[in-house]
Amino acid sequence: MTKVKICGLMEPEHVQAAVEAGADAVGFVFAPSRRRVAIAQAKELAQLVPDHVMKIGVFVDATQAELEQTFRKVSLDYIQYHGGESAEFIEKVGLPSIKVLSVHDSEDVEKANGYETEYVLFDTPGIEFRGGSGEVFDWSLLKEVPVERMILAGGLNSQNVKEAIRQVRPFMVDVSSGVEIDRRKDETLIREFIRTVKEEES
Ligand SMILES: O=C(O)c1ccccc1NCC(=O)[C@H](O)[C@H](O)COP(=O)(O)O
Repeated sequence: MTKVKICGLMEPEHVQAAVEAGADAVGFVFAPSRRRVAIAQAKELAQLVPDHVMKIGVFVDATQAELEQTFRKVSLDYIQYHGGESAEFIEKVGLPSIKVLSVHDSEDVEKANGYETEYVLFDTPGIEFRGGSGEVFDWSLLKEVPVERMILAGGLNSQNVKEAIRQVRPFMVDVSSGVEIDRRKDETLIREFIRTVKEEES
């Protein structure tokens, strides 16, 4: 069964909706973004998340000290590296991690081989910020990527996620804009997205 991550959560009722609907992971954005949360805010949100749901912190070119401090204070399970972080830097930090590759073409996909992170997340290149664009990229570029490590993001929503799973067969799908109305998370859309993914056997 494909796993689901709901990213860019900022409010308790949205975290609760995601958890109750069966999300496998939730994401908190600590990078420049309209969805950015402070450490204290994320810490409160994290307390609503049971142990079996992964808590993922999204960062863009943060320092090792910032990463370590946030990981510890919020009790994160994974660091999501959404900037230009090198494989050497990620290895030096040594925390459980997901490397994000912004996909323009097949060369971006091949970069996954250079990272020994637990997972690789393929996303559409950011527009205003580094992620959360709400735009889809060409999924056919992912045909050769081993499924076990792969998280698919970028413009997913309840209408297109089943087709995305059929084409790409990722380990996990990740959504942010697709469960928002007027740039704010919507509980009904969160529940609908998770239900739609769970319906689709992978
Ligand atoms: O969501 C953001 O605003 C963001 C800003 C800077 C770096 C990463 C960001 N989001 C990370 C995510 O994991 C999103 O879920 C992913 O980019 C997909 O977003 P969307 O296309 O809006 O579903």
